[in-house]
Amino acid sequence: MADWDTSAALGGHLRDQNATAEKKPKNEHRWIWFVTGPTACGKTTVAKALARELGFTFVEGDDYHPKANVEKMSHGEPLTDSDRAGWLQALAEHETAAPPTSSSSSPHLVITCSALKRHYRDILRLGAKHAGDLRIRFIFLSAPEEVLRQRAEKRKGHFAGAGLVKSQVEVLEMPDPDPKKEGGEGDVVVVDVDRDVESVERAVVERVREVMGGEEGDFLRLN
Ligand SMILES: Nc1ncnc2c1ncn2[C@@H]1O[C@H](COP(=O)(O)OP(=O)(O)O)[C@@H](O)[C@H]1O
Ligand SMILES: O=C(O)[C@H](O)[C@@H](O)[C@H](O)[C@H](O)COP(=O)(O)O
Repeated sequence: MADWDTSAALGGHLRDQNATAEKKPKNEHRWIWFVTGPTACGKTTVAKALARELGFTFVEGDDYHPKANVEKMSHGEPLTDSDRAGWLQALAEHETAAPPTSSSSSPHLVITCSALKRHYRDILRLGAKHAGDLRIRFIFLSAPEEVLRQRAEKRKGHFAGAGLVKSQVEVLEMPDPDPKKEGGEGDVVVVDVDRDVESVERAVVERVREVMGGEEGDFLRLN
């Protein structure tokens, strides 16, 4: 897939729709999808599947935590706002960074980030203001606390254990995706993940294609 040709990720019908627009310049805005939610909800699992399906670059947000944060979380100790500040900043910098020049990596990203509070999501939204034609969207993976605990307990070789679940759920400011409601966050897609992995992955890919198809359609009409 050509790096900047988002339509290639959207499936045949859009390409057909695009046939008359072939002589038009390619859609050059970048897409960044943040896959969010509390520990062990399935962010990494879903983000990898999404990146694979869309041909986007996968970024593991946990890799950007300083050692001190990882150390804290590995003892089940919750992070504070100030612990998270540098980490959120590091993830936000992906938005303004120059797209990769390598033809093997897409400039469009899928990034995992718990983004538990509205304020954190707002920090990530800021990139769109600074980076020109950039589309930032969120997927929030929703599951009951007990499901999170079970998944964290079963997971092997990860610094975050089940001890982190309670504090994450307590601090969570769950996004309401209805833009008509006060405080609604219309750029968030909420997906129920209390079901098998394949069904979650299918639902996420479908919802993302819907959003991108709609926006791409608008873009083509405008151009
Ligand atoms: N829908 C699902 N059903 C059952 N287990 C899941 C599901 N999604 C993820 N898992 C498992 O739960 C654990 C946590 O998933 P992970 O992707 O690491 O979550 P996160 O990145 O949000 O911490 C992993 O062991 C993963 O294989
Ligand atoms: O904001 C935080 O407190 C952390 O980012 C936390 O939310 C995140 O979930 C951990 O990094 C655990 O890693 P997993 O989410 O991959 O379990």
